[in-house]
Amino acid sequence: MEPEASVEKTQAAASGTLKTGKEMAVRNETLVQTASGEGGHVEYTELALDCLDLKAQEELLSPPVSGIYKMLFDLAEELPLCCCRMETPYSGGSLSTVDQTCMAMESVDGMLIRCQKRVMKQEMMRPSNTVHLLVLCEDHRAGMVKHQCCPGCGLFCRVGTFMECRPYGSISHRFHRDCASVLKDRRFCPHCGENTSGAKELTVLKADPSPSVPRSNPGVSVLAVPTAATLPSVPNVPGESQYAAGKLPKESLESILMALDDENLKPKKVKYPTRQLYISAKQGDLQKVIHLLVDGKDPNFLMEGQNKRTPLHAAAAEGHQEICHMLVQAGANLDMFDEGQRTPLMAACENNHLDTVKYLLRAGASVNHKDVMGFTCLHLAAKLGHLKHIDSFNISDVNIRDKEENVCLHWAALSGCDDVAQALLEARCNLNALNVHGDSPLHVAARENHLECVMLFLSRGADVTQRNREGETALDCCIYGSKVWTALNTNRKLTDARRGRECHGEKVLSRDISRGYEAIPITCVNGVDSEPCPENFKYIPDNCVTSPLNIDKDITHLQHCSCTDDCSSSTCMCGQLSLQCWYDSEGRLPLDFCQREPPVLFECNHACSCWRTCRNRVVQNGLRVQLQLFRTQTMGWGVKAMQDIPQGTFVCEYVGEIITDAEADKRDNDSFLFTLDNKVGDIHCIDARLFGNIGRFINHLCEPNLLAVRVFTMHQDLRFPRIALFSSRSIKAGDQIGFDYGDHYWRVKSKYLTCQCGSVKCHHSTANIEVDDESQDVKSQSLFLSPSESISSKTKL
Ligand SMILES: C[S@@+](CC[C@H](N)C(=O)[O-])C[C@H]1O[C@@H](n2cnc3c(N)ncnc32)[C@H](O)[C@@H]1O
Repeated sequence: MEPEASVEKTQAAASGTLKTGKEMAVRNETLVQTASGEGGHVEYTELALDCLDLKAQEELLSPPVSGIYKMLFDLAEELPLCCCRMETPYSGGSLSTVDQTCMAMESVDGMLIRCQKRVMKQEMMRPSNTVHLLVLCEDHRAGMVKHQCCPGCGLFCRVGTFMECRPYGSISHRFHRDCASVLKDRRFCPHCGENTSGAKELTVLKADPSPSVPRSNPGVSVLAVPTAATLPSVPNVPGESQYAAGKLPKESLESILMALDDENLKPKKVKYPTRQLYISAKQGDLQKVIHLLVDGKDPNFLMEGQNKRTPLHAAAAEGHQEICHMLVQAGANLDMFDEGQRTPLMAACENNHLDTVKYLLRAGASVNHKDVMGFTCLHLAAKLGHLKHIDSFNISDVNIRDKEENVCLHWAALSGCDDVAQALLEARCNLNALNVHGDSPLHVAARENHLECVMLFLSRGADVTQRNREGETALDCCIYGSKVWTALNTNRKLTDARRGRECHGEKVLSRDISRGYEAIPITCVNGVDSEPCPENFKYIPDNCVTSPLNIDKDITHLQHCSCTDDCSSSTCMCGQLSLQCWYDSEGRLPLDFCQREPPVLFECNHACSCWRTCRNRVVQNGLRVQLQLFRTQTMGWGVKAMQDIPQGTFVCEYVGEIITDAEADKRDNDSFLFTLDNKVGDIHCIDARLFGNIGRFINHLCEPNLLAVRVFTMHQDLRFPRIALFSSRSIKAGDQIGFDYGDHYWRVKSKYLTCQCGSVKCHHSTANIEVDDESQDVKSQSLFLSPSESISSKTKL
């Protein structure tokens, strides 16, 4: 009849009760069917009594065999018994979508509920011939095999009140009281024919969460029959079961053992390929997995066509923790990589199988492996919003980076899981971590319009002014006018106000370091240390000389324009001579101005016929933007904008003492030298060390916002251009201004200095310095090449 019944024969025989005889009859039916190969014709073969154990022999032989025993025997012969373990092939062609759902019905509190889970196998089952055949999901197939379906009505007995007959100890048969088989006024279990007097009424309040139990499939090839001793043992975790979150069902193991032990159920010997282990692990067929493992199949087999995943990957991905356990016990490597370098733990994590995740962790799976993308389990859980997984990881390195330098918080921000993000922050994940794009988690959350995450990050002090590689703040990344925008904008304003208040903590050291020489005063503040306002130089608004240089200032040598219309057209063409005006009506360079190789600018001069107010005069008009000299944390003094500055605006000039190259060679301090590499004669430099303007305080930035351009105004001696600094992109009030001192400068200086610009794109910090042979040569040749180098190489005359 069924494996457990056959296993139970010894007990039955020993007890010498009715079922012993019945079991014998059924067993012989099976044997005869198998031998003849004919399913329809049923023969019964009597077994010799001496095949029973002694107690059974005694009981059956001892008088009176007639009387009550005989009567029971007769009754039992007529009783219909269950066919819970039989399968009938589905004959209706391929299943329709509706038919692909489980047809099992549960009766819960008087209501009928259909299962509707997806079916895996098309074979049909039923508990008796009096009810309809059903296509069942794996769970209900298992329930059917375990006699949980009532043969009288065909409803499953898992919830509510029903009878349970346990004739053989651990095996129970369930049926409804009214569905018991009745024969000659006696009531019997419709599964086994046992008298119902031994059955108990049982009430189950909640659905039985019995896990998927593999069916006992008489068609399975059993190549070796393991015994209990050969089955993997369940290791104990101190104080807790190995399956703390989802217990390995003892009952299912028992039934597997019974099936495996049953000689008569051993099917034809079929040699399965090793890949069957992967397939069975994926399908959750525990019994077959055990068979295959016992048969010697390699648990670390790599499945071709499936990313070279192992059976453990497959079981973990489907959340079959019992199978995971069997595989691990059979020697499966917990940390095996598939082709994408993913481990079984990652597979379980990605598919949200918390119990399996917990099992694998307890079994010793490593939580810190990275896949090809640099993802760890933590990244996956954060990305998918699996908070409980994150708890279970007992987070070790919460700031671990993936290939794009994302920390888990970036992924939580992307998925918008604020609870995950909060857990990560509690575990000290870095809120201000920047990925390769310079994006902070706040940038990501803002871009994805995840308000809860944005609010969380802001409440934890995320820097709303942080710019990414595109120069965008989180505010620039979000949808204008959205709630996220409002939150960020409000925060930005509050931050500005707070910084304004904090500025009061700064000491104003000078209200104008130019002593009134500039049209706009330049304040000097220090909020960092006790350094006083720099006084070791003389502030001058224009270049000066300390020894004669014979600059050609002959007015007749000047190119000039002859127009009298204030040069209002963008290109001023006058008579034979022309001066191209690059400035727009706002006096700015156009957005398409070539920043790689900036052209030399010739402004109108006193030889032109135009008015002093003409448009082609910007640099000669001097400082027009509000700047401040301030003490930086790491670069000494620096200069910041005190107003927003649009791109292309003239910001200030690099002013100093014009000296010869030879003179520059003699000077000790090369920190303020700017080479006028003009290719038209002797090289000269601007040294702002002793005489200079605000330009001498401008630091190097690897993400510069200034561009140096050579400009001629009141003379056109090509050896002595003025160095004008224009904004190369828009600058916000409060931003430090800076230009690129150039690779050559850093090759020379890297021995003494590392860049402190603090940019994510910094090329010259300790980690990014590449000292090559060429730079060593350069160092030995020159020690005073300074900011000039980058400018001169970009602006060759
Ligand atoms: C033209 S000065 C700039 C003003 C200077 N910070 C000061 O305090 O006077 C150039 C000097 O500033 C420092 N400096 C400029 N930019 C820097 C950077 N990005 N990193 C480190 N130091 C820098 C170096 O000492 C360099 O020699």
